Amino acid sequence: MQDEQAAIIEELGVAAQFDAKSEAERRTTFLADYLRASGARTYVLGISGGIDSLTAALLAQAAVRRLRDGGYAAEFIAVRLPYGVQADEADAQAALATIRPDRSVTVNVKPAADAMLSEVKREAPDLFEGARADFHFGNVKARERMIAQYAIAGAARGLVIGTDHAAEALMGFFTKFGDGASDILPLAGLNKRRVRAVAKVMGAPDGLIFKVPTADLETNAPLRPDEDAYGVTYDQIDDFLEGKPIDEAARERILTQYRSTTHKRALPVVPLT
Ligand SMILES: Nc1ncnc2c1ncn2[C@@H]1O[C@H](COP(=O)(O)OP(=O)(O)OC[C@H]2O[C@@H]([n+]3cccc(C(=O)O)c3)[C@H](O)[C@@H]2O)[C@@H](O)[C@H]1O
Ligand SMILES: Nc1ncnc2c1ncn2[C@@H]1O[C@H](COP(=O)(O)OP(=O)(O)OP(=O)(O)O)[C@@H](O)[C@H]1O
Ligand SMILES: [Mg+2]
Repeated sequence: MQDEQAAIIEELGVAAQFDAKSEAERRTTFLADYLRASGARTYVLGISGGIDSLTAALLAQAAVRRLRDGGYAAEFIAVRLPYGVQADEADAQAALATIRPDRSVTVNVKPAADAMLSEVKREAPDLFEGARADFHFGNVKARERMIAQYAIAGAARGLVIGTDHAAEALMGFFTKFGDGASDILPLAGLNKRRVRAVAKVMGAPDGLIFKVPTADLETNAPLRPDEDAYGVTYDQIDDFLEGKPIDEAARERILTQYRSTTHKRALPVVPLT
């Protein structure tokens, strides 16, 4: 393995060994312990119909159940955050049926996202013309989801769970201060196939575990696979994170993407002292 690959694996906290059952247990305990230690009472998480949010939600629901059994009042709130009607709503409902959250809240982010875009556009229409406009608006949707989750967490003595994991962190594939904003990351250090393995031992159905991952942010390209945007496959990303050799073009693509998104994995830049 090359030095840079090894350094990235260490930075992103990807373990050499992995056992799904013990990881599920360790991460459930982590969520339970942190909620109690923080004095907060609620975990809040957006449920998209994808595997990352399903896995994090299964861990969170198990953690709050365990806390309640131990006499600590705790609750999990699952938040549906469609932009209008989403193409894979049935998957989101299947995820909710699997999670069986203590409470479920649906907030349509379309009115707020549309209103924000139209106000910004009125002042600076030239910035929102052309092919990239839909892409930039996708980030507005992700940030509206963040606002809704923090509104609920603030009112419910809650903490917002993020679903970032090593595969997405490697590629910087999240909206800064959108889905990248959270209080706690129970999937940190897992690559995508390890997220799926944790989901499996937590009882998720195969149809959701092996669903094609999608950020689903672009209005003009619903359910666009993440792999189309990456130009590499999750298998290649996962192999890279497990220290395995991958083909040279994929490796270059990953490293270029990793280097150009360094700022997304860091605190805001400050003057040198
Ligand atoms: N060098 C630098 N130092 C410090 N800050 C820098 C910077 N370069 C850009 N920035 C800032 O970062 C901003 C760009 O970052 P950001 O706003 O995140 O936008 P960006 O990285 O351009 O787009 C987000 C990407 O993440 C994907 N995504 C988003 C949300 C969810 C998911 C998913 O998988 O579910 C995927 C989305 O499809 C897209 O490819 C710039 O507008 C600028 O403010
Ligand atoms: N439509 C949505 N409703 C609720 N939450 C959402 C929605 N879209 C995105 N999110 C939140 O943003 C997170 C990031 O999305 P992302 O696509 O990376 O994960 P996912 O959909 O759970 O899994 P996958 O990557 O396999 O599609 C989600 O885990 C979820 O918490
Ligand atoms: Mg998704």
